[in-house]
Amino acid sequence: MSADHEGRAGVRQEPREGIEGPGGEAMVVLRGLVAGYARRTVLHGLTARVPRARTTAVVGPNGAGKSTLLSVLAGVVRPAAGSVERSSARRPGLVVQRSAVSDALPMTVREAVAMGRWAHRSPWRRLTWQDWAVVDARLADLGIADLAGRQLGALSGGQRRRALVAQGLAQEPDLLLLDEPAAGLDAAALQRIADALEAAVARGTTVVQATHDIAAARRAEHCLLLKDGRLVAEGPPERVLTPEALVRVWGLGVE
Ligand SMILES: Nc1ncnc2c1ncn2[C@@H]1O[C@H](COP(=O)(O)OP(=O)(O)OP(=O)(O)O)[C@@H](O)[C@H]1O
Repeated sequence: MSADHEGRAGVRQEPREGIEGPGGEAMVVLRGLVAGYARRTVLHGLTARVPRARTTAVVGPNGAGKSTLLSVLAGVVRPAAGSVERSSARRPGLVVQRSAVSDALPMTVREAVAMGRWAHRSPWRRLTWQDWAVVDARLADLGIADLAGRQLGALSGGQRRRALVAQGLAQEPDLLLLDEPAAGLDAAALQRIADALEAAVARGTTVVQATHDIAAARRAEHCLLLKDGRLVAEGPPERVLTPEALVRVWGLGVE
């Protein structure tokens, strides 16, 4: 087990150069990661890597541990054992499926997306015009500029999801983690999100998304396949999401 500057077991947050491996430099390296909740270990000795400035899909059946892994990468859940080495000290962005906190607050969509900029300015300091330019660009990218003045809590599920993705992108993190960003979205919204994430990767962002959408996972550059909290396979999607793996992991007889 290792310790970081804050003395937190298992998470090393200082910049580390040269975490090399197949597929180039890694943004995150997991070694023997064990993590979970108070009375429940969910991830059992995960060793894996997340390549820098690429898209990594985390796939696996319900309860496989995908969300828990994202929470560990985000620093929300602490490892019980093993290590998480991040090559960036900047705070990762985490887009959860539904943000109960921001839903309950009276705020417009534009204000909610602007929360992503608080990572750059402390909340009691005013955002600059450059911050608002980023916010408006992400609203446009996600096709929700026309909703900017609406209350976040009054949006449909798909609209709200787009707003949360826009918020994560507005943060401009080195590492952006998304928990099933595509669930329940129409085809136009799916395309918007795919394009926006692709643009973020082109700008150097490392994107990790948990997904049940095998077609989306196949479009990623790297894939982590989990089952019962264990890594079944890791690598390019065409090598990980084979017909044999779909049968073995999901019990599916079709590709
Ligand atoms: N807050 C929590 N406290 C206790 N156990 C939890 C908690 N969150 C998740 N779990 C358990 O951890 C295991 C993994 O859950 P997790 O949400 O990480 O899986 P997942 O792969 O994201 O699943 P899904 O595809 O259904 O979203 C499950 O057995 C779940 O019941």
